[in-house]
Amino acid sequence: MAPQRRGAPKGPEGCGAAERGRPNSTKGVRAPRDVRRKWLRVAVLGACTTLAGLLLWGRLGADEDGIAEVLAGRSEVLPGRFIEVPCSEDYDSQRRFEGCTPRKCGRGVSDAVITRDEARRIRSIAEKGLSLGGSDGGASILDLHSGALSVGKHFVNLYRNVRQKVQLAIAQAFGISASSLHLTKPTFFSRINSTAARTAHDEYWHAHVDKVTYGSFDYTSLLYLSDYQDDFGGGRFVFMEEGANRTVEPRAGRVSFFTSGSENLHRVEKVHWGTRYAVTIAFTCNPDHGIADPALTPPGGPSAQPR
Ligand SMILES: O=C(O)CCC(=O)C(=O)O
Ligand SMILES: [Fe+2]
Repeated sequence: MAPQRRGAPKGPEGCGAAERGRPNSTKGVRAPRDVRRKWLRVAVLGACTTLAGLLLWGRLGADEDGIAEVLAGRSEVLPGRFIEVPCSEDYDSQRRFEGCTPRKCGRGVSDAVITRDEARRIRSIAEKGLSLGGSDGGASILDLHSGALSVGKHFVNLYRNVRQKVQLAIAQAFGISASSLHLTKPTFFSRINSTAARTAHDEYWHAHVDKVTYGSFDYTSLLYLSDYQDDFGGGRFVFMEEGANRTVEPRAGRVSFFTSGSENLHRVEKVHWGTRYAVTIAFTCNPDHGIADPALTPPGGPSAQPR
């Protein structure tokens, strides 16, 4: 027989209150009442476990600040999602290029611009390039500017097709002409893991505005090359807004793009495990800040244009 309990039951803290303060049973009815108590305990414990589970589940959906709405989930395959937000005043203090400098601001995510195969190919370039070096801390970059690579008498471009498709997607979403956009620097691969930061360059998680950080950016795009929760944990992208942050969960081939002003303040959550690859490709409206593909002019010969 189960020992008679004298004091308050030893259920989980805060969840045993329902059982407290009940008078002790008499000998004759002890057995059925004990059974009832046992079932009550099981029910209360079950309810507490469910509640704790729900709280934990809610927490995992939240970002490190505790409040987040998922703009693009890892298991969704998005044909395109766009949210317009009012433009900040950041564009007023710079030279305006009509038909390009943002008048419509916002952010978009699409899984239909770049295929997972293309992402795999770009990722292998990133892996090869970054294997030649790498930071002692958790964040490494490889900046390839235009992406041109000499092959024989010509150039090939490591990611021109990808860049052109992203450029088109941005132009369509913001209602501007693709030809008004110029690739700008830095355009770089990033590799992030959970190694502790060694220098300020490893501290990728700070909230920032790309226009402030990089100067020439008008439109930022990110092409993700690995999968959140399969390849790495943590590392979600967070648009920071008063009251409700919005997260983008990386997925290989997913393109996230947004106007680069302070209407799109953002940060990346710390990566807790695994390795996260991405490439940042940005565009400017100012041709003076654009990166042209290199053109080689051999002495006396016609120019060797990139293929
Ligand atoms: O990798 C990301 O998701 C974001 C990177 C970023 O914010 C940046 O390159 O400015
Ligand atoms: Fe950024």
